Amino acid sequence: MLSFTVIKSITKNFSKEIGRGGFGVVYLGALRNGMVAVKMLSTLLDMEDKQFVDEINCLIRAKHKNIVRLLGYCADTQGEMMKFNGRYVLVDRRQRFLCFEYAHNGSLDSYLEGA
Ligand SMILES: Nc1ncnc2c1ncn2[C@@H]1O[C@H](COP(=O)(O)OP(=O)(O)OP(=O)(O)O)[C@@H](O)[C@H]1O
Repeated sequence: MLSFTVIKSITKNFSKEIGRGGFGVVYLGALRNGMVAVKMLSTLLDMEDKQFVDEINCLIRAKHKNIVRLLGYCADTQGEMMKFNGRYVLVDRRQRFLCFEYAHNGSLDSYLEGA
């Protein structure tokens, strides 16, 4: 499990977006030995903890040359003050990330479109 601080550091504070999908935004991350793709799952998903854990268990077991490897994940909850009905309230901000090996050959979409 990776900490939110590590996720922020490897993505240089989410400075380079590389794509968007149905589940969130994907950012470029840099490790000492290469690049990674960090998927920030949308907070609008309302995903249960169990669903997230099931997803990780499934991805961890998927070991195939045609499937990008899951390298790590992060589940982080931070307290944040927000204004609600004119008063500040403390809300939990849950953030979840999946960290994958970087696929250098681009998106399959572009190959299919070109076909
Ligand atoms: N491992 C990766 N390496 C390089 N680029 C990636 C990687 N994962 C995602 N991307 C980029 O981010 C984009 C969005 O990816 P994402 O997996 O979120 O969505 P998707 O493939 O459209 O499918 P879905 O949202 O349905 O899972 C991709 O089209 C690709 O450009």
